[in-house]
Amino acid sequence: MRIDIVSIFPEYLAALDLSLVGKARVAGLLDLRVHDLRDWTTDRHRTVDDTPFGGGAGMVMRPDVWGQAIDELTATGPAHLVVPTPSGTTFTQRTAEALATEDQLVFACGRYEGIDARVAEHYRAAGHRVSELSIGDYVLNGGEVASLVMVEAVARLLPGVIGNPESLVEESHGAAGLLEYPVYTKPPVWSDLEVPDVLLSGHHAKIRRWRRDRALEKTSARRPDLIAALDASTLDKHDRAF
Ligand SMILES: NC(=O)c1ccno1
Repeated sequence: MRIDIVSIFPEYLAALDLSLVGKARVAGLLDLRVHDLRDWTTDRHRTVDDTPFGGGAGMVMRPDVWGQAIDELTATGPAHLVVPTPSGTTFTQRTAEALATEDQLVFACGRYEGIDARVAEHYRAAGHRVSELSIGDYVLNGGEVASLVMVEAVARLLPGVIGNPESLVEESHGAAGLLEYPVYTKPPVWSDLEVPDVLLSGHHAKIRRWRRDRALEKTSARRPDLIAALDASTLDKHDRAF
């Protein structure tokens, strides 16, 4: 997979040189390129924004500069354009899974009051998939941090990036549709707190059931919406599996 991230603050994306995503880039599992939007400007001041039509506070990012950048970056084939914005549809694990199947993602990091609406409109009309996505109901100063979040969530799903793909199965928001059960490691007693006995029992069926029950408990308490979204067959599968 190729991922292009365009920003006027490319140094914001330096974190993608680190840890698992950084290792995946070095190993050739992910072709990730960060670009400075100002490289596509043509004036002396490298201008990327202008005042909003209709008035209002702040500045809007120009469509012509974004168009030059996205045209160049998508020249090799169909790319999925992702625009992080608080006004977008919510980015979830399902979104990450869908994006992880794409050949190329282009993240357009807006700043100021955002990117001229015609950019998304133009690339949809040109046949590209365009997703305006929000990582939550709050406002950031730009799309860079949201892009970091989404790129990490997508990259870790790519083959070979996570050492043990088994760990993707039982984590929160995985196929089971639940939040993950509590996890413990050595020492068996810490701060007068003991690890649940069942986890020390070696009884794998009991451990599986205990973990399922804790996952259902946690999900019911914190995210009843996820329980409500589980169809009866999934809940039934949970019961039949233990
Ligand atoms: N909530 C968001 O995803 C976001 C993106 C840019 N600003 O906020």
